[in-house]
Order: sequence, then C-alpha cells, then structure tokens
Amino acid sequence: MTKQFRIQTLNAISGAGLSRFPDDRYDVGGNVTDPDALLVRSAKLHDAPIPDSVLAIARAGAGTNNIPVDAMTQRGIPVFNTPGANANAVKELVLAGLFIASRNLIPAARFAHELTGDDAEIARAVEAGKKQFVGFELPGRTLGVIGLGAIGVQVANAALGLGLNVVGFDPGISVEHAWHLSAEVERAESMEEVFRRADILTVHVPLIESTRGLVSTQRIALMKETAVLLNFARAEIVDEAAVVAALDEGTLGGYVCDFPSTAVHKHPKCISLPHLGASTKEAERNCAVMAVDELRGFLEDGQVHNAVNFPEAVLPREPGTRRLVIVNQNVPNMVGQVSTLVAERGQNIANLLNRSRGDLAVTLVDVEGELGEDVLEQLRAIDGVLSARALEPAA
Ligand SMILES: NC(=O)c1ccc[n+]([C@@H]2O[C@H](COP(=O)([O-])OP(=O)(O)OC[C@H]3O[C@@H](n4cnc5c(N)ncnc54)[C@H](O)[C@@H]3O)[C@@H](O)[C@H]2O)c1
Ligand SMILES: O=C(O)CC[C@@H](O)C(=O)O
Repeated sequence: MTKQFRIQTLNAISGAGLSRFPDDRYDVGGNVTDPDALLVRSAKLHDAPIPDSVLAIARAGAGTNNIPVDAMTQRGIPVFNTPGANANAVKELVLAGLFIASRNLIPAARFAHELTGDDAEIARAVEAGKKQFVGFELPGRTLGVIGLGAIGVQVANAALGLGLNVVGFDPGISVEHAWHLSAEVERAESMEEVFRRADILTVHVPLIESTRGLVSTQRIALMKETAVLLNFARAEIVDEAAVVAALDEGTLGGYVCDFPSTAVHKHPKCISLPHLGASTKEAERNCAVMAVDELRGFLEDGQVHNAVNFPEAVLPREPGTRRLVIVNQNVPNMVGQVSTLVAERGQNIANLLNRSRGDLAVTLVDVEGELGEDVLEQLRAIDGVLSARALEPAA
C-alpha cells in the first residue's frame, strides 16, 4: 500500500525519533526513493543530487555545513536543524578535552598500557615514568570561549564551576543564550583579546564562510606559548597547518579536537577524537526526536520550526479547513494575489499567516471547501511562487 509520506534517512538515526513517524502513513528508510524529505546527520549532500520530490531536509544535529542550504533556499526547500539538542553532550566532551589537556591523560594512559613485567616492575616504572605527565590545575586559569550559542554558553558556565575565569566573544549572541550565560563570564571587546588572554581557548561557532580558518596563523601568534586550543566545532574552523607549525615551533602548547586528519591525528601534541561530540544516547535521541517532529510539522501542517533558511511559521490548524502551504519570494502583493485567487473561486479564507525571512516567505492559508490540482497550478503560475501544496483537513 502506498503511504502518504516517504522519508529517506542518510545516516543512522535514533529509533526514538524514527518511531514518531506513524507507520501507517510513513515509509522510512535508507532505500526509500522519491522521498518527500531527507533526514541526515553528517552525510554530505553538497555533491549528491537532491531529488525533485524533496520538500524538506532535516539535520539531526546543529551544524548544517554538510547541506547546500543556499541551493535549497533557491528551490524553496526548508533545512531544519535541532538547536541545543546535543549541546550537553558536546559540553561534556569539551570538559573531558580540558582534563585530557591539563593532565596529559591520553599519553599517560598510553604509557600505562605499554608497561610490561610483574607488578613490582610495573610499580617501579610507574614511579619513574609519571613525572613526564605532570599537568596543571584549572582554578585561576582563563578559558576563552569563541561563540556563545547553545554549546558555548554551557561550556562557559560549567568552566566557571571548575574555578576557571571565563572570557567570551560572540558579537551575534542571541537574547535567549545571553539569558542563560552567567554574569561572571567576562565579555571580550574583540576576538583577538580572547586569543591573547586564554590559557585554554575553545571555539563553538558554525562553519560558514566567515568562520573558515578563524583560528589562523595571525591569531595563533597572539596566544600564550603554553596555551591549549580545543576544537569541537568543525575541522575547517582551524587552520590545521598553522596549528601544527605553532606546535612544532613551541609557540602553542597543545591541540585537542574532534576531527582526526593526516595533519593532526598522529602529532605528539595533538589529541583527536573521532567526531564524538554528539555521540551519546541522549543527544542522538534528542536530535532525532526534534528533527522528526520538525519534518512532520512541515509535511503534515506546513509549519516551519527551527529551519536555518526559512522564517518561523507556526499556525494551528483551523478545524475542517484545507491548508495551502505556499513558499514564495518576499515581494509585494504575494498575499494579495493568493487571496484574490481563492476569493475568485468563491471560497472563504478561515485563517492566514505570512512570515518572511530575507528574500523568502511562507504563506499558510486555511481555506473552506475543496482544493484541487487546478488551484495549485494557478498558484504555481504566480510569478515568485516557488512551491504550493494543499493539505487535507487535520485528522
Ligand atoms: N563535535 C560535534 O559532534 C558537534 C556537535 C554539535 C555541534 N557541533 C558544531 O558546533 C557548532 C556550534 O553549535 P551550537 O549548537 O552552539 O550552535 P549555535 O548556533 O547555538 O551557536 C553558535 C554561535 O556562534 C556565534 N558565532 C557565529 N559566528 C561567530 C564569530 N565569527 N565569532 C564569534 N561568534 C560567532 C553565533 O552568534 C552563535 O551564538 C555547530 O555549528 C557545529 O558545527 C559539533
Ligand atoms: O551527528 C553527529 O554525530 C554529529 C553532529 C554534530 O556535528 C552537529 O553538528 O550537531
């Protein structure tokens, strides 16, 4: 039996999320063809053809740099992500990164793993060898945080609890995140100030053109020679060649990241983890649940919540009405043309919402009576309309 919606998953997605797609109406899986929506984690979509059937894409995670967002915007396709859903998991790994760096835990564990002999020989080797792993304590040191969004705020607040001084920089901090940031976090006047002052510096910005290579040769040159750089955001935010050069020259103390590469994974002053930031059961569940709910909201009701390229557009369904979901360019007279078209058919509009963001707008129109393919064709023919769908009355 053909089901109403088809969802193609391009990564392993937590069953806690997938089970929220009602089985009688959704076909879900990796082999689904002609999908209405794609559900991904880190799968790279830039070079993959995205079928014409796709109405929406959801990223079960924070970063959307693996998705061609601008091209999707041109096609009128919303790209959803799951803000904050994995922030605690990343915060915990960043804290682990702090301890890994401050106490030389990975080389120390490697040393212990390699010990040979009986217990007495091991005990002697331990006492002789441990001096090479002497670390430092955190209270009184300064953590620099660049990017105070869902993750950066949690990292900053937790670091205060460990006795660190925290200095942060984020010129675009949201009101919501500012509310959650401790007043004890000092606000830096510039990014360079953070690089200069940090004993440990951590980056929590998205990978976009303006943040690519943000940790550059010039900025690393501002850092203390003993400073440690943490990168649990994206590999490309850091100029790896510059980091390796600074580590080799002794002008940077260490690099802990979530992104192994040929440049760093075997370097004696680098620790890299295999992109584990969001890999907890809790984060995988939170992200999957949020992403599935966002897709269902859009497919079933035309609602837009947490899209990175679309305006928020949330309008409860008007009982008994059919809903037009129109994605259009944000230009004058779109709503006028849509409502005229409906009125000329002698149909009443029970409710209407028009929301815009940049060059794009979403128009939801709840209409009394039938809506056939003819009205959709007329809507799609309006200059500036990118897509139009009609939804049956809500169950
Ligand atoms: N390692 C992992 O598994 C993992 C998991 C989750 C997120 N991430 C990465 O971490 C990034 C941040 O996640 P988040 O949930 O905190 O996102 P977020 O959107 O809540 O926060 C990002 C913050 O960065 C700020 N920012 C942007 N450009 C900046 C700049 N040039 N200087 C200073 N601040 C800037 C923004 O204003 C925003 O407040 C994601 O985009 C993703 O790439 C990695
Ligand atoms: O899905 C993952 O494992 C990683 C997700 C992470 O990189 C993100 O941006 O949220």
